[in-house]
Amino acid sequence: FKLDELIKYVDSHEEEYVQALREWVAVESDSSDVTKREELHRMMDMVAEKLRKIKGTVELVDIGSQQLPDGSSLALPKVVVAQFGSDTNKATVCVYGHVDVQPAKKEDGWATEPYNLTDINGNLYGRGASDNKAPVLAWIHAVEAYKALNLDLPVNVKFIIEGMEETGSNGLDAMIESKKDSFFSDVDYIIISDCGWLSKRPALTYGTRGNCYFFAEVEGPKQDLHSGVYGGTVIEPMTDLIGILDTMISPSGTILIPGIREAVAPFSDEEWKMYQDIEFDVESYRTKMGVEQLMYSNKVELLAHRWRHPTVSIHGIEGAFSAPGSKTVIPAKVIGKFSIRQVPDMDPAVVEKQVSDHLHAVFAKRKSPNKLKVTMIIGAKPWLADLKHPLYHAGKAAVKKVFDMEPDLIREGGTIPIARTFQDVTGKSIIMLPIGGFDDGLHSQNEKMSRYNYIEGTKLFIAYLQEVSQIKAT
Ligand SMILES: C[C@H](N)C(=O)N[C@@H](Cc1c[nH]cn1)C(=O)O
Ligand SMILES: [Zn+2]
Ligand SMILES: [Zn+2]
Repeated sequence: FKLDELIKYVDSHEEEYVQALREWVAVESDSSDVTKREELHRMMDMVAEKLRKIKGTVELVDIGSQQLPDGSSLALPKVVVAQFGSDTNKATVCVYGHVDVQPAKKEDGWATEPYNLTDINGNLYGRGASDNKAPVLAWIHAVEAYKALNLDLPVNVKFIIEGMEETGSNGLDAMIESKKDSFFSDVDYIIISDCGWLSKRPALTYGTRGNCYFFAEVEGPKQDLHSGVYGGTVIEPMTDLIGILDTMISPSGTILIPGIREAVAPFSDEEWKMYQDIEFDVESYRTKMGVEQLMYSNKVELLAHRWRHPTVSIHGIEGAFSAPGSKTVIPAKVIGKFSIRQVPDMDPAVVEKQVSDHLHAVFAKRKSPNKLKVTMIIGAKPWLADLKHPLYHAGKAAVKKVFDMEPDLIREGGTIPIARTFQDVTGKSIIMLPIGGFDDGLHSQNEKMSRYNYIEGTKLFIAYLQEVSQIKAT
């Protein structure tokens, strides 16, 4: 195995890799904005093209369309599936990633144009740079390096790259189900690199939280009203909405929706010990967040609430006045958007009922004439792996080879909606092998991927393919 040669190849192609990322980041592949759908289609074509260029067998799979709130339908971005090698004497890994991104506008507070990759001191700023375009490219470049040097891939490599992850991976569950006995029949392991390290130390991730995303709509008068002329005579939808949203979580972070906390898996002594052993500086985390005080100042508690406790976040209110200036309006209809990150042993179907029952009960107490409608639009399950699985031993060995250190063993507070489906439907084991930095600013202003993580991450993937090939078949 010629790791040194491969590493040299990666180092000498750094600028090409950065240019490839620049081209991908330039595509506004925002899956949540229906007006950007053409961009998303173009993005999927670019992924397919990139894989074809290195002689993969590539297919763009049509996964149908999505229903929009106004009743119309919109084509979903095709899913790119690809294959490199079909040697039955080798193991087969399937790399999953996504190339859709969260919304971003310069006026949100970005220091640079979000879709123009900008290098500042070795950090590559751009929407989707870390989540998840650079990691997907790093995987493709890892395969490309073997091929360019005429080295046999140690394992067969398949890819599944999608374009709807940020909105809950619409249409992907059905595709995986339909390909269970074809595309997945020879897959041994699934690898996902869609998260980040905890600190400057590389990490292996063994769990993700799920996410239940809700719309709570309160509808009142037939149109918006002048708050001076009509204020004080109508019961305002916004007051109702804020009143009910405020009953979900206490100021100190305790979830008040009956049944939610009771469902959470107990925190074992072994887990406590693992968290305690992780090197993590709460104070620098606090400073990085730019807050005066965190919910928890104790390391174990903080990590536990980041990874293995549920939380409620309120994201926005559609229909509310939010522009600069001071409009004196009573909005007629408002939609509160919030989500509950859930953990083992919570179940999205149960959470949906608990949330709906709770909000309707507190709304009923208000005796409001307005109408409340609660809808769960995403119900993504949490995922947890067995750290004793050989995939993780292989991960440790690869990190050792490339970084000469032991990785942190961590969980991810965010959600990879498809992870549980992969596990449940295909029955295959998954490893999450992140290369994102701890401070990449995913979903936030000034998202970035450092050159260091991008390039060393590519080397990690190269080494990991070799380590996986050493796993003895059971
Ligand atoms: C962790 C991953 N990179 C990510 O950002 N996932 C999203 C997926 C999601 C969940 N609900 C809606 N989208 C996330 O965790 O927010
Ligand atoms: Zn992601
Ligand atoms: Zn994301």
